[in-house]
Amino acid sequence: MHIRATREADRETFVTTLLAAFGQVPETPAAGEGAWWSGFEMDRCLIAEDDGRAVATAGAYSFELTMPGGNLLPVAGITAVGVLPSHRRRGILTSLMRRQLDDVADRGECLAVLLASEAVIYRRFGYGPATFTQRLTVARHRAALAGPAPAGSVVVRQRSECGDDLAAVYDAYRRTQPGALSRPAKSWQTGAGQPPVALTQRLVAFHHDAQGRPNGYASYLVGAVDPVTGARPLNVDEFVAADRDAYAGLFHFFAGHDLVTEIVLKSVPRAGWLRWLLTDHRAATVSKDTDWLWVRVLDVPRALAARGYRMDGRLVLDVADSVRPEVAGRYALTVSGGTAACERTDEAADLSLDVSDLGSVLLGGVAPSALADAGRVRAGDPRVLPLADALFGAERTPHTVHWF
Ligand SMILES: CC(=O)SCCNC(=O)CCNC(=O)[C@H](O)C(C)(C)COP(=O)(O)OP(=O)(O)OC[C@H]1O[C@@H](n2cnc3c(N)ncnc32)[C@H](O)[C@@H]1OP(=O)(O)O
Repeated sequence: MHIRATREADRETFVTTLLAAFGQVPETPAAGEGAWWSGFEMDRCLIAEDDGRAVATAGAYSFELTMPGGNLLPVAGITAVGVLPSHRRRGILTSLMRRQLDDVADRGECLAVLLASEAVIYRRFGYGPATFTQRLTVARHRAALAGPAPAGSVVVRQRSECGDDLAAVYDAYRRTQPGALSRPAKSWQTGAGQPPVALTQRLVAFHHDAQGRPNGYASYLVGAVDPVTGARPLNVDEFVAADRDAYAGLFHFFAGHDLVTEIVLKSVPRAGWLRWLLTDHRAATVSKDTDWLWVRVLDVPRALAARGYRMDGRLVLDVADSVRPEVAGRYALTVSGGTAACERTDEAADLSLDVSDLGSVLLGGVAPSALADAGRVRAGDPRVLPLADALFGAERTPHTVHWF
């Protein structure tokens, strides 16, 4: 088995092999400029070959990740991981992951992030789940808004025709949302920013503030009537809003939509705003709750210093890393006057944790104390845990609406 970097000429082989790992075949010619796979960065992709034939793939996008506090950090967005069913459980993924982490570190990126097809695959490579997402279903006839009527207005557009406008709103939004990723220009060109695979035409409810400036959008389609229950959903696949007027205005618009019985929001933050918009908060039920972005720390001092902290404090972390021993060690994180510094130290550790658990707490979506309760994080003195929770908390629940 041999792993090699890919070139532009490998695009079709890469895509065909990847799809075969998922039991699929390409629907349109792989060479098409408008095809979703034209967005793969072929200089960041790897192919594993067995006897000269491609049997496995792994790729990476170049993203910016919004850290708590608002810093934008260049990260590798790991994608397109697949091993042909004929070649599984003989260590090919393991070899690809190790090689890929080397490549990411060589590029100077201190984090790799991914969306996991299964929860049991990536922790062994040092990734930890860091942002989470919920699907909420709201009974439309119970969807009256609490609080003041939102300012602004909504217009309906065809998603495929307003990619540039959506891109501008998305870009403003993602800069203030911890856990959000930048979206490559290519994805706006090929699918108006929709998830790359299986592009479906959609409508967009586009929100403007009272001054007429665009400040939010929600991409949606009305679904089919359920023949048994008679329910008819309005499915919102992407909800991006800068402030209360935008998200309340968009939600109010959906609540007034005729001929639907429920509004299904595919991806909203846990403990997010929606439930609290409603007079009847029980009208919103969680129909799915899952991890979304996983984070792998490759450089502890840079990763910890790249985020903001809402209070001052000092913690010594003992980080274990069986995949990249050079990452392991004890680090002192000092936040003083709102500025963070992190360096290696010989001091005794306040907290001991695996690098995957450091990935989980980095964006503020998982409390260190929760991992301590589960036995994943060990505290020399349990009284340090409230400080750790407060230090690692974020100004907003981290969330990643982007699919890649
Ligand atoms: C970011 C993304 O792209 S997510 C998409 C991931 N891809 C898919 O889900 C496509 C379908 N699945 C596959 O292609 C393959 O099964 C992969 C990529 C998940 C695993 O590839 P393999 O080459 O079989 O993995 P490899 O042999 O290196 O396994 C390493 C270890 O992980 C375990 N492992 C790998 N995949 C799984 C899994 N799906 N469930 C449970 N354990 C797994 C193996 O048992 C092995 O454990 P061990 O070290 O204790 O022996």
